[in-house]
Amino acid sequence: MKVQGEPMRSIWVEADGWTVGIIDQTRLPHAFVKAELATAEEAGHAIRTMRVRGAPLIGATAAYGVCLAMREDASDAALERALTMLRATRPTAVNLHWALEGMRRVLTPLRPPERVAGAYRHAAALCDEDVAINRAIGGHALKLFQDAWDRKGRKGRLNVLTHCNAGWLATVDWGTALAPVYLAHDAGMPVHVWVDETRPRNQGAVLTAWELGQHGVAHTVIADNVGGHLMQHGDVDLCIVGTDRTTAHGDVANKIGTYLKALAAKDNGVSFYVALPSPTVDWTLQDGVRQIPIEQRDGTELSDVTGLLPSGEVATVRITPPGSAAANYAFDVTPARLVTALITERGVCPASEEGLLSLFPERRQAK
Ligand SMILES: CSC[C@H]1O[C@H](OP(=O)(O)O)[C@H](O)[C@@H]1O
Repeated sequence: MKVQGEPMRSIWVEADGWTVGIIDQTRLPHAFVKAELATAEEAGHAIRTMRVRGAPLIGATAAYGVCLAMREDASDAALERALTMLRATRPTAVNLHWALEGMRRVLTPLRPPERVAGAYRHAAALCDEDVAINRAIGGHALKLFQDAWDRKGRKGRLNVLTHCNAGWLATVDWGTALAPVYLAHDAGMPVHVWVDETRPRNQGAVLTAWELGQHGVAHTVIADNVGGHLMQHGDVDLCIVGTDRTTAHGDVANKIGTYLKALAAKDNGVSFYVALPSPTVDWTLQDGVRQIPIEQRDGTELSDVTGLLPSGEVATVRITPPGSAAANYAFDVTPARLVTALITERGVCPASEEGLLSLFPERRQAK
C-alpha cells in the first residue's frame, strides 16, 4: 500500500541484500518509523514486542528471522535453535508455525553453504504469496460488499464494522479484512468503516484508523462496546474481521472481543465475515474453543495507556489502581455457528469442515 504516496510493503529486504526492514508498529500513529532487523533474535524480539504483528506478518518476519540465523550459522543445530526460538515468540497465530515449518522443509535438504540463499528465496516467495492471497481475498469479499450495497439500493454509505487490525500492516500487503475496503473505495463505493478501538493495545484506533486515513477511506473510531448498539439501530451493513487461526471446522481465533461482536451480529441479523488466508487454517484442529492456544500478555498492556501529550511527546500513563491485577487475554474463539462465511483466496465458503474442503479438496484425509 502507499504511505505518503510511496508504495511499500510492511516487510522488505534492504539494499544490502540481507538486512530486513520493517515498520515499527509500536510507534504508530504518532510516528512512522522504519527499523532494521540484523539477527534472528532481533526478529524474535520484534514479534514478541509487537513491533510487527498480525498473523501473516508474524509468519513472514519469522521466515526472515531464519534467513538471518542462517547467515550467522547454517548448521542443522543452528537451524533448530532458530526455529525453536522463533516458534516460542507468540502462540496463537498459526502462520508462525506454518512459515517456520516451510523454512525447515526447504532448508533441511540443502547443504549448509546453500542455505542462506535458499532461505531468502523461500522467505521472499512466502511474502509474494501472501500479497497474492490477500488480493484474491479482497476480490472475493468485494462481491459481498457489492451485494450488500445493492441490497441498500445503493443509498447513503456502506457501513462496515471491523475489529482490531487486519489491514496491510497485519500482512505483507493489502491486508485480509481490509483488502475489500480498499478495493471498494478505489472502485468508488462510498464505504465507511466503524473501527473498533480494540482494547487493550488499540490496534483498531491506532493502526486501522491510520491505514484507512492514509488511503482516504471514511472511518469512525468507536469504543469496543458500541458495535452492538450500532447493529441494533441498523447502522452496520456487515462485519468483516481477520483471524489468527481457524480450525478445519471453521472456528475462528481472532483478537479478543471478536466473539462478542459476532454474538451481537447474530442477534441483529448482520452478516459476520472472516477473511481467511489458507495458511491461517489449522487443519489439525476441530474444536477451536478447546484446542486453540490463547496468548496471555503482560497486564501492563491493560493497566497502562500510551498516547500523545499536548506537548507532542509520547507518554505512557497508568489507568488502574496500583493494587489491581489485570488479566490480558489477547484472543478469543468465535464458534463457526456465528460466522456467516469464510472468505479465502479460493472463494467464499460456509464456516464448516465441508465448506473448507469444498475449496481445498486436497485436504480431504483418506477416511
Ligand atoms: C490478518 S491477521 C490480523 C489479526 O492479528 C491481530 O492480532 P495481533 O495484533 O495481536 O497480532 C488480530 O487478531 C487481527 O485480526
